[in-house]
Amino acid sequence: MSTRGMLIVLSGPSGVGKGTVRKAMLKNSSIKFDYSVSMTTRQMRPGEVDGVDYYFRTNEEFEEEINNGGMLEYAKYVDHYYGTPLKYVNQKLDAGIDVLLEIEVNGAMQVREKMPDGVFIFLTPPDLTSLRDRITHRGTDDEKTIDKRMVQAKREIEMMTSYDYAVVNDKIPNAVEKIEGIIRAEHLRVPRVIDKYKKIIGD
Ligand SMILES: Nc1nc2c(ncn2[C@@H]2O[C@H](COP(=O)(O)OP(=O)(O)O)[C@@H](O)[C@H]2O)c(=O)[nH]1
Ligand SMILES: Nc1ncnc2c1ncn2[C@@H]1O[C@H](COP(=O)(O)OP(=O)(O)O)[C@@H](O)[C@H]1O
Repeated sequence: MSTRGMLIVLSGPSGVGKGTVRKAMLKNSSIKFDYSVSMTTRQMRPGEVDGVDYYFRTNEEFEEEINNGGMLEYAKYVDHYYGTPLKYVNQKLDAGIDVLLEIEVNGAMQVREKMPDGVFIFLTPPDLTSLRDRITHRGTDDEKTIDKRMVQAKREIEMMTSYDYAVVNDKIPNAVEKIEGIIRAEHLRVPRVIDKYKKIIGD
């Protein structure tokens, strides 16, 4: 029997670089995990693909999923629903595969309640000016949306105290190295490895 996979929750304000860091980590073969594609009601951005970046759904479809008990967590963020489909996460964890969620803070706190042995990592910007610059340069949001995301960013950074780890995304390779270090160390925590030693020490 394989041990259950580890749930890794990555949060941080919009534009801090969560997606960029996650994609850089997926390219690095030394750390293996699957990414849980979220469901959202926000509009698809140019270049995004349904089922790859998000499952893009209507409000009605999203609410139906909630009512059917299909979401591990969900939250409203800047006027839209975002949530994690439960089935995928459970299937992967049961198969012994680590799963990474890239979700905002309210959703992360719901996951903390349901899966307290998850690893909760908060990615922070070096400062708010560089955060705004990153969102602006990404070119996916108009000024009004950027303003809303900046207000939300300050609230999110306040919530950092509810996380296990804080990682500054100054340079992408630095952030990747730190997160990989956290994942490696978390795999060695005694409660995660104890089953392997039961033969020696008994139950
Ligand atoms: N609670 C929750 N938040 C999510 C989920 N998926 C994405 N988010 C968060 O929703 C926020 C907005 O996401 P998005 O519109 O893609 O903007 P971006 O993060 O700036 O690219 C970000 O903080 C995401 O991390 C989810 O499944 N659940
Ligand atoms: N360490 C970094 N330094 C400078 N720019 C970055 C860094 N990390 C990400 N970016 C850029 O910031 C923008 C937002 O990154 P993204 O991964 O979309 O953020 P998030 O997923 O957190 O919203 C992108 O244009 C990305 O290329």
